[in-house]
Amino acid sequence: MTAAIIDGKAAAAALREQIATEVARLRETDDLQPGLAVVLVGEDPASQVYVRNKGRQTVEAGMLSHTHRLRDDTSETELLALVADLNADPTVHGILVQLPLPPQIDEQRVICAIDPAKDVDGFHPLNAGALANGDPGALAPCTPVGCLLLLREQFDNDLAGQHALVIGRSNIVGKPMAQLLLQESCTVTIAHSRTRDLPALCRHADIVVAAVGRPGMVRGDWLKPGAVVIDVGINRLPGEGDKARLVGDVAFAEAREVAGAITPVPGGVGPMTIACLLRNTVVAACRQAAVASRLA
Ligand SMILES: Nc1nc(=O)c2c([nH]1)NC[C@@H]1CN(c3ccc(C(=O)N[C@@H](CCC(=O)O)C(=O)O)cc3)C=[N+]21
Ligand SMILES: [Mg+2]
Repeated sequence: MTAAIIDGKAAAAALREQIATEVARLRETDDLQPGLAVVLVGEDPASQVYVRNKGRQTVEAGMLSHTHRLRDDTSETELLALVADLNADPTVHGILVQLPLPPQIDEQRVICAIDPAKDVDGFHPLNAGALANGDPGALAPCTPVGCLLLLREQFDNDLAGQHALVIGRSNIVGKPMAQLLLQESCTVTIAHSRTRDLPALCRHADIVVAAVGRPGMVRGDWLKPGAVVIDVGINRLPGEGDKARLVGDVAFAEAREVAGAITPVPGGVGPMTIACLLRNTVVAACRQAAVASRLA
């Protein structure tokens, strides 16, 4: 069997189209223009690309984009002061502080300083707790929501009873992914670096979400035939000349011989992450303005 390739780029473009339509309506009928502030500390080249893409797509969707680039040696106090300004700015409905942050800054402290109503990353403990409680008002992290939207499409919106294996237990992807799948009535297993016999666990899974950051770790012979594989990994390997090559956490060529469907890297989960960020921003803006959203 050769797997269907899940086209995240196309799904993201379709979602952004819906978002742009909703933004146009909000601007017209409610005089509300959702605004997203992105904060980048330092010069990491990979982060710069994401920040640029986010900024461009925000504007293309008709939203306001504020980008703040801070020096690599920015102090935690300075960053917290900027977050406080953004919390107080009524034109800013969503705040994203790009992670990782330099070592002099305590990430958790910064995340906790963001107004939970503007926390479009869904990383604030209040939003993480709301998600764990099954509260539909939770702002949920963008990467796992993007994965879930792709999965729903594969399963015609019915994931109930599927055995889902989430590989990785980060607060950013693994844990919220597991919460979302549980909400859909999947039977969820979370695996991590200390899990025993991961290949055997994987062979039982109808759905595999790989989010470990280890290039090609999930092998073709770990998969149950027909499984749906979502590859969250974005690993930069040296490619031809000085160009980096992006690879996922799944050994793609092997996996596509066994899986039923699989996301490519690039062009899978990544574009959906950004589209979901825009969506969270629109939802957050509507709540802040006490206006009904057709997206939420
Ligand atoms: N506070 C915070 N929130 C994040 O959501 C966040 C973050 N920090 N730090 C970095 C990671 C990474 N991330 C990506 C988003 C989109 C692509 C994406 O669009 N990737 C394209 C390829 C882009 C390329 O060519 O580099 C793709 O997979 O097709 C990748 C990575 C969001 N992150
Ligand atoms: Mg992990």
